[in-house]
Amino acid sequence: MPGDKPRAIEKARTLGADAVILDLEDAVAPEHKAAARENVQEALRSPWPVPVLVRVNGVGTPWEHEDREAALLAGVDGLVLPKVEDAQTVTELHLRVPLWAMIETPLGVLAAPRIAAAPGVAGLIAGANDLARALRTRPDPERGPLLHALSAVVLAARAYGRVPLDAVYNDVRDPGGFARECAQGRALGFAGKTVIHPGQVGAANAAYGVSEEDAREASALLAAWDEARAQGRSVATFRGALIETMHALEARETLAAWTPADGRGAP
Ligand SMILES: CC(C)(COP(=O)(O)OP(=O)(O)OC[C@H]1O[C@@H](n2cnc3c(N)ncnc32)[C@H](O)[C@@H]1OP(=O)(O)O)[C@@H](O)C(=O)NCCC(=O)NCCSC(=O)C[C@H](O)C(=O)O
Ligand SMILES: [Mg+2]
Repeated sequence: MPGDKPRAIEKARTLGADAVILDLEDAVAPEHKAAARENVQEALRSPWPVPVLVRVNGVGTPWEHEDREAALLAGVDGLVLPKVEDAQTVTELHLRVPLWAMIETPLGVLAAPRIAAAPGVAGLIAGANDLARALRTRPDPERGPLLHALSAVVLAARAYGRVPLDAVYNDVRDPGGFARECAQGRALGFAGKTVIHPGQVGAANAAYGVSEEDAREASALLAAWDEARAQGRSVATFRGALIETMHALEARETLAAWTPADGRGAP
């Protein structure tokens, strides 16, 4: 949320997001940058239930040094750096907190593998608004013109064990479109969605979390797999489709990530 909206910042403590990003960049007008920086420092002084990151202004802007210094001094959990276009920018910062690099320019997409490989990078965040502008794409609810770039972000992050986060969805009054985009992002391989409004948090959590149904399917697959292994087979079928070791591993990961609502074990 914008650093110059103290009410939204306070609200963010209770919304159920996995992490919070306080923005000093594009959501804050130039004349409010200094006040926003102070708000953010103030907000970081009190404890938060989730990690708090600050999106600082980018390298080469008039605010970059003060933003980074203020956030680091205040004990931020990580920095989000916008419009990252090369790995050198990241390594030269010598940060002592994890860095989340926004990939939102054509050069950023082309350099995504090197950026992801840079030490200290925790994840890559797709920035669809800046990308769409830079690529001169036309609006498309299916994000067709952006798919190549979005997949490049996922590929680079996954290749280096970083977390790929999907871009924001601008229409905060369109829950159906938001849910479809979450499902698409998950199918593309993103690990989560960046959100801009309280109304988007629940749907993002539902889309990226493990449902009771997912957990039940994973348990059933593992039962079929264990039976096949007990018979000395290393391939089996589950509901008519081939399963191998990687499917069993995936099912175990699903169960490990599942939080049963009632505290019971696997279904
Ligand atoms: C998008 C908004 C401008 C909409 O604002 P508004 O119309 O005021 O929303 P509501 O009236 O529905 O607000 C309802 C209540 O919720 C609180 N609220 C609103 N947004 C947030 C938020 N992000 N976090 C916490 N709380 C929020 C309001 O205060 C209302 O509460 P109450 O006063 O009790 O009634 C607005 O949602 C907004 O500013 N969102 C964040 C925008 C932002 O952060 N932008 C930067 C990230 S976008 C990005 O990264 C793009 C990327 O770089 C790219 O290139 O793609
Ligand atoms: Mg942007």
